[in-house]
Amino acid sequence: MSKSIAVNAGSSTVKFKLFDMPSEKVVAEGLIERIGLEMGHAKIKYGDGQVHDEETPFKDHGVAVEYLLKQLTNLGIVKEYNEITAVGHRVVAGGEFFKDSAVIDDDVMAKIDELSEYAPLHNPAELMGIKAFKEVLPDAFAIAVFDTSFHTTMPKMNALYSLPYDWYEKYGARKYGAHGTSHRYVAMRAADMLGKPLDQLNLITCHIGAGASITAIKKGKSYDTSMGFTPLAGITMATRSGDVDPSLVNFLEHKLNISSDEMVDMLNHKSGLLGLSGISSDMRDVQAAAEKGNDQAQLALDIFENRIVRYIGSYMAELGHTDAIVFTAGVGENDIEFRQAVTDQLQGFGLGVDPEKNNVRGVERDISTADATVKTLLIPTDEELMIVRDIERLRKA
Ligand SMILES: Nc1ncnc2c1ncn2[C@@H]1O[C@H](COP(=O)(O)OP(=O)(O)O)[C@@H](O)[C@H]1O
Ligand SMILES: CC(=O)OP(=O)(O)O
Ligand SMILES: [Mg+2]
Repeated sequence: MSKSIAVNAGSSTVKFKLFDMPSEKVVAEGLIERIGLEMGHAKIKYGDGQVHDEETPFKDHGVAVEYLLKQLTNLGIVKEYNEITAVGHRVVAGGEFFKDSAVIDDDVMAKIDELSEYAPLHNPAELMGIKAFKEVLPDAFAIAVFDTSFHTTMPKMNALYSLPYDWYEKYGARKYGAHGTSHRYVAMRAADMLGKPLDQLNLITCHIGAGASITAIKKGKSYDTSMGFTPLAGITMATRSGDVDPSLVNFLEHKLNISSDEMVDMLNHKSGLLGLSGISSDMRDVQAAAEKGNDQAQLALDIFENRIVRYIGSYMAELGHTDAIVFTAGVGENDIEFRQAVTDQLQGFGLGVDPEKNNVRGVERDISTADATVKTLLIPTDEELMIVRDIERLRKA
């Protein structure tokens, strides 16, 4: 039996799942979080219920991936690295170039590097991961699975900004979106749950984690999405601002006497729930503060919720008919009150969530009321499963 590993590097995390193939059984999985902060945290589940849990700093994604590789043998998850015959890496930005996952070679790596400008928090980190694995597993079948691929079906009407057209032609200035592997997975599961072919469904998939994006899926294909040229745009996120008037950005650069690079860094790392609440980027901390009567924390939550309601509403208008809304990722999967609050605001659009069915975390379930004309589904995402399935698909190609 061979093993395949899916490596999912986010902006401040590296997640992985090691699969026995072809059974798709997960033999180990883990999360390294708070990369780049003073203290990091690693948690790896393996064997029959064993857990490795360690607090240690991770300077960057390179260090995190090295750590992960070391633990695979240290913990006895694999005896030899070459038990792992295939590696799939999540890469956020594939531009217009990668319409599908790709087998990694030197040209693909060069292209991922070139596309770093399109996802500065992600692509360089993911490239570090690719190189670290290549060093240890030079002969493994390695692929890159791009967040943007799913969104390459977006019509130009939705992908282009109202800017001079030649900026799109010359510089690729357009919306690319992200989280596509997650939107693709939950859409596929939604079709299964609704008992209808995906190409006959209109869905609005809400990936609400630290990074968050909402996608309008028309007849099974990405039609519009809230993230933009980079994953900074769209709804309010843990530390990212989401949509802001660019003139305000310019105005603030002058007021704060900072460069535009510094400003973009502030919009990526110091804004969103963290910036608004002044407390934390973690939804749970902000909620705890709001419950204790902190008005600024409550405002942060109200804005977060409002932006989600606004995007769902506008996507319902764009789609004309919507079969179902899907909630996924950290907040979407685990925050019961939040799902209820968002959908309650959309009752006039045919949504209805049953509080009893909704009283669950991280379980795939239809949580709609009996009379809802638009269904609400809770679907835990599984980007790693999509990655490992792409490995199999490309291996056979
Ligand atoms: N029970 C919960 N209630 C509210 N928010 C939660 C809960 N559990 C996790 N979260 C939120 O989920 C976020 C992480 O989501 P995740 O999808 O793992 O993020 P990412 O992949 O973008 O790093 C955290 O910031 C946290 O605020
Ligand atoms: C694209 C993106 O925001 O990814 P993540 O949520 O993993 O940081
Ligand atoms: Mg993520």
